Amino acid sequence: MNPTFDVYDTTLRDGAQQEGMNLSVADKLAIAPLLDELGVGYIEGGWPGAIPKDTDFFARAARELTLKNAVLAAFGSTRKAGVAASEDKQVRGLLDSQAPVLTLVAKADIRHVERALRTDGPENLAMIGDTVRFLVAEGRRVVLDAEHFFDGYRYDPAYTLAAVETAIEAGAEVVALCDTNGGMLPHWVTDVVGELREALGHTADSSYRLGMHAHNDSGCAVANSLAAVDAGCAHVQGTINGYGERTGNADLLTVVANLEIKGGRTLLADGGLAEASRIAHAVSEITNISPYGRQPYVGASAFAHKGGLHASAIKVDPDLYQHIDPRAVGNDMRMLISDMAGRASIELKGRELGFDLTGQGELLTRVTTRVKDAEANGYTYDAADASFELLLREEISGERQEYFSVESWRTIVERAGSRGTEATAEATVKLHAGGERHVSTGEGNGPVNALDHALRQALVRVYPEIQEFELIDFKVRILDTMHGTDATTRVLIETTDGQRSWSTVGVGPNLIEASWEALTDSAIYGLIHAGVSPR
Ligand SMILES: CC(=O)SCCNC(=O)CCNC(=O)[C@H](O)C(C)(C)COP(=O)(O)OP(=O)(O)OC[C@H]1O[C@@H](n2cnc3c(N)ncnc32)[C@H](O)[C@@H]1OP(=O)(O)O
Ligand SMILES: CC(=O)C(=O)O
Repeated sequence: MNPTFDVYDTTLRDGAQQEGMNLSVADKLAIAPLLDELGVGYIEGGWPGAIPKDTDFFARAARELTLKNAVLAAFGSTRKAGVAASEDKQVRGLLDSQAPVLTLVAKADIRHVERALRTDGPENLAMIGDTVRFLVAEGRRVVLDAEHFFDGYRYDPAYTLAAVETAIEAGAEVVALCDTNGGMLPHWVTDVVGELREALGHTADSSYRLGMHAHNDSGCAVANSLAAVDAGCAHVQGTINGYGERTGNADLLTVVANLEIKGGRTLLADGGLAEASRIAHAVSEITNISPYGRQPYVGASAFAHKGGLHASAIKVDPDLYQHIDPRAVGNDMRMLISDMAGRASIELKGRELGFDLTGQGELLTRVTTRVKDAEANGYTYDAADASFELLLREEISGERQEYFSVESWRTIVERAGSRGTEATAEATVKLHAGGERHVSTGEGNGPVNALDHALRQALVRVYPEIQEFELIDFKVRILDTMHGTDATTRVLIETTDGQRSWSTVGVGPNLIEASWEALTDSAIYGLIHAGVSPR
């Protein structure tokens, strides 16, 4: 952690203002240690006194959390107009939270003072000064979030400057300049922060820090945060995965990765940046919001290469097509196999899967051609790594590993009775494995589900490992809508053994045939990776 620069996380407060996000106290108590592990300096936990869950969070955090790197910050607002700070219920709620840092949102735009607060400029300045002074006198460290700072400054710089000066004179250690509506552009931020610093006489040695709190409505939250830091701010606020009200807040991991890797600063404690990908995904698990694959630095696709020309250069040096070494943020480079692959892509993918294909030009050409042909017929390997691995293994060894041979399968969908009763499905699979013929029947709520059950039952006596496999996702896409019900169907399924998951693809003239291919690929891939040989 850098003592002269604050990394301030507001995932649990402003992040929680995201549409659809609903964090329980337990969720917040689970996320806070991850943020601490990441090495941020501040964790803003919520608004105690206003939101009952947040009051509970601070009470439980005081008892249950031991933070190594971060301090907790409680968020609230300045006192109400016409009420003494010491008498303001909401301000007392902040003190009661026991948080060492209290962050006050204050109006900095005169239009908001007059129209939203419905008071006048001098009273709002008094609200800021009184509240900061009161809390500082109570022994708390105070951060002031100057709400609508940038819009306010562009409208009436003198008033906005007065709001910031009042907070500093009253003892705020940080004044965070908020782009509350998220509409700023980086060069506006640069200009405004520069002018403000000049007006305040602010230097790197000043007793207070200026900070940045950016929203992403113009798509510039990260860029605006970097511009603010470049212009002299030494405190940056943001959220994990860019969660937040409307289009979100500045993605703190992107901001910090840029400042550390490109800016040569060390901001997170304990080399936390190398844990960024893991922590971003762990937070997604808790928020129950699927990770965004194309998220800079930490997204699953952030270092995934599809173009064959990229792969051929990466084979020489990964830096030729990557802006950083993915390990710096705990991410990995991946090769994606598709009809855009060339031989270099196959060679690198092979290496990723543990096969050294160096110098095997003929094999690489064969696999490349097979992939391109299959993709032209509807297969998609960049979403089905496991099916690609089976194809590659088959080309390397010259044959497909025969865990079982299928004699036949069939499915029946039946609805007994009148409308409103549920249809049920039944499947029968006949196959040979372990030197015997197996016939089994499975039932399910649909034909694919029934087929999956029947296949497992047919195999389980010979391959008990299959009991651990579970189908966790199933996606169907009709590839040629011009043909209506004659169209080609592509099925992607994801299976897990509880430790890892893998994806397979099947293509066929109908849903059931495509699903059967994806299901059998999945079983074979799972058995290979369970270390089982064909019996
Ligand atoms: C930019 C941001 O993201 S700031 C954070 C936003 N987050 C939230 O609002 C989440 C938590 N909020 C809440 O639980 C509620 O909105 C509360 C408890 C804060 C307020 O609820 P209520 O007491 O019912 O008031 P209501 O929502 O009707 O109006 C807000 C009041 O706060 C006042 N207010 C708004 N900003 C400030 C401020 N910076 N300082 C002091 N008072 C303020 C308004 O003038 C209004 O006062 P009034 O009740 O005298 O008219
Ligand atoms: C304080 C805050 O969240 C904002 O101004 O956006």
